[in-house]
Amino acid sequence: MKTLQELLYKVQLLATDGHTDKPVSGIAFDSRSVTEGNVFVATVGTQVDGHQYISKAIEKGATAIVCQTLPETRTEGITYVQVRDSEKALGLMASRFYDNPSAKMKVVGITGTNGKTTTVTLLYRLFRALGYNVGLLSTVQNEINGEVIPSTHTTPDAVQLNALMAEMVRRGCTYCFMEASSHAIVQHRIAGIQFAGAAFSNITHDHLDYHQTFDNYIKAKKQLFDELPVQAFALVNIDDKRGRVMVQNTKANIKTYSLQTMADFRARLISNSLHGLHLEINQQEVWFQLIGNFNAYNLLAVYGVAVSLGEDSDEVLRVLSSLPSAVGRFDRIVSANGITAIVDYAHTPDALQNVLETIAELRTGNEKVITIVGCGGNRDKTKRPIMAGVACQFSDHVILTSDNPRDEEPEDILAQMQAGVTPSNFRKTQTIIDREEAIRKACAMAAPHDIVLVAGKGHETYQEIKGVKYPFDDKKIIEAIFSTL
Ligand SMILES: CC(=O)N[C@H]1[C@@H](OP(=O)(O)OP(=O)(O)OC[C@H]2O[C@@H](n3ccc(=O)[nH]c3=O)[C@H](O)[C@@H]2O)O[C@H](CO)[C@@H](O)[C@@H]1O[C@H](C)C(=O)N[C@@H](C)C(=O)N[C@H](CCC(=O)O)C(=O)O
Ligand SMILES: Nc1ncnc2c1ncn2[C@@H]1O[C@H](COP(=O)(O)OP(=O)(O)OP(=O)(O)O)[C@@H](O)[C@H]1O
Ligand SMILES: N[C@H](CCC[C@H](N)C(=O)O)C(=O)O
Ligand SMILES: [Mg+2]
Repeated sequence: MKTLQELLYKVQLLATDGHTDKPVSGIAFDSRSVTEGNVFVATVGTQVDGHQYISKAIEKGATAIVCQTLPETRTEGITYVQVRDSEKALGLMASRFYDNPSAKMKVVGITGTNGKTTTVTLLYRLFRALGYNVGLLSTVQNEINGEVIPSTHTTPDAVQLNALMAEMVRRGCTYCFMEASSHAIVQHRIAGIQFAGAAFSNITHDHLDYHQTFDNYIKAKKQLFDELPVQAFALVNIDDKRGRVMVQNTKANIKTYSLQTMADFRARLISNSLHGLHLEINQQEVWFQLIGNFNAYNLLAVYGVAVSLGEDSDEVLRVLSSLPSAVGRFDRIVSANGITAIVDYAHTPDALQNVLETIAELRTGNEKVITIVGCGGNRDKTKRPIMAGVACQFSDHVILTSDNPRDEEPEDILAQMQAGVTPSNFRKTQTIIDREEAIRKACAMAAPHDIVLVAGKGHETYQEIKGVKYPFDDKKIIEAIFSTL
């Protein structure tokens, strides 16, 4: 067992009260999961202040407390450590507790508003196909050498993150590809993680409920690059107008990718069809299975990361061209009578527009596009009217429905979405609160060759309503409806 002192290596301490040379059985940041001999790290959260739970943690067996504000009354025998930033301390301590697993593999973090899951999933599959033992940390699932471990967050909390990485190391992984969400960066879930490299996909409107301003959101993503070590690479999409800003203060080796201009990794889009993407890349023409211009960026990011990690470019392209997209990303289901349904995780205005523009480009005749879309509760309210507006602009018919209402009233979310529907689009828009009913209605409206886009939930297998996750899977519902046509 490690001592508290060993865990606190590199943590900026303000004061200590009690022995720090005592062994620690584990790290907990939630009083409800404290067990005997744990150190409890009190963080100031977004809902409650974890400092309120210090005495609860001690009752449950915590023998040491790491906090930002020392409690007025202290319990005898308990060690109290005051730090400047508890979340940062938690990240550093978790890394130490698990013997710095990130330093024993090459860890690559992907950040950006959209494209992270697609990029890390492709990297994971690519490196597995190249013969390596690999770990994946993603929104859809975590995976170690083919074994799936369910994920609760896009980026796990610091303790879970290091525990998973330690397991990857134990199973011989030499690479780990992970999503770095802006929440995780700001909350220092990745403090202490040693990155071999990081990549930036794009930044557009999302999460302004949490970050308040777009500038803060940019700063959050940039922090990943600011903190990279000198030997790491920092790969950025320079077609995104914030690409260069991301790396302006990094010490790492800057690499760029682009579909439009000179860059370290450059591709040219030759064509984009329902059969996939045709790109010119590294002076050769390659066909990929993924659909949509935006996926050309994801493929280029994967190529850039793999080559930056030392892989052979031809070999990378050979394998990459055979890989499918991640589940719930432009996932197509075609009915016996020729209706195409597309399930896609577009849950931001930009993603929705990209997917609808892709569909528009792929239309061959006068097929109608029917879009079903909702917005999650307890999340950025400002994207709601914009997403409804985008859906109307690019569809023949729109059904506004529920996503994960969480603790909000679905009617309120839908009213905010409706505010984005201009009078000229009223006639083609309807609102059906129940998502399954909305999908049924769209499928019933669709004629052969029409396209039904079901946006927002992608791979999700539940619908979260007032704290309960009910089973719900867009794809399964569509398959059931299609089986009756
Ligand atoms: C808004 C947000 O990001 N919240 C995350 C944050 O929780 P928090 O610090 O705000 O928690 P809090 O409820 O205020 O509690 C404060 C502290 O008191 C502790 N506590 C609380 C109650 C109690 O009885 N005892 C106790 O000790 C809590 O454990 C916590 O340490 O830290 C927790 C631990 O890491 C996360 O589980 C939690 O994720 C919540 C559930 C969440 O929904 N997060 C989403 C928004 C998120 O993180 N999403 C990103 C993806 C975004 C993207 O797609 O780009 C992700 O990485 O998944
Ligand atoms: N490079 C891209 N640029 C813009 N939109 C994209 C890009 N890649 C994917 N998308 C769109 O965004 C959706 C989400 O993609 P993906 O899951 O890969 O992103 P993500 O960044 O992991 O999202 P999250 O923040 O929820 O984890 C896709 O279903 C697609 O509609
Ligand atoms: N990672 C994103 C996912 C949004 C998916 C959408 N279905 C929703 O529930 O809002 C978030 O946590 O904001
Ligand atoms: Mg993701």
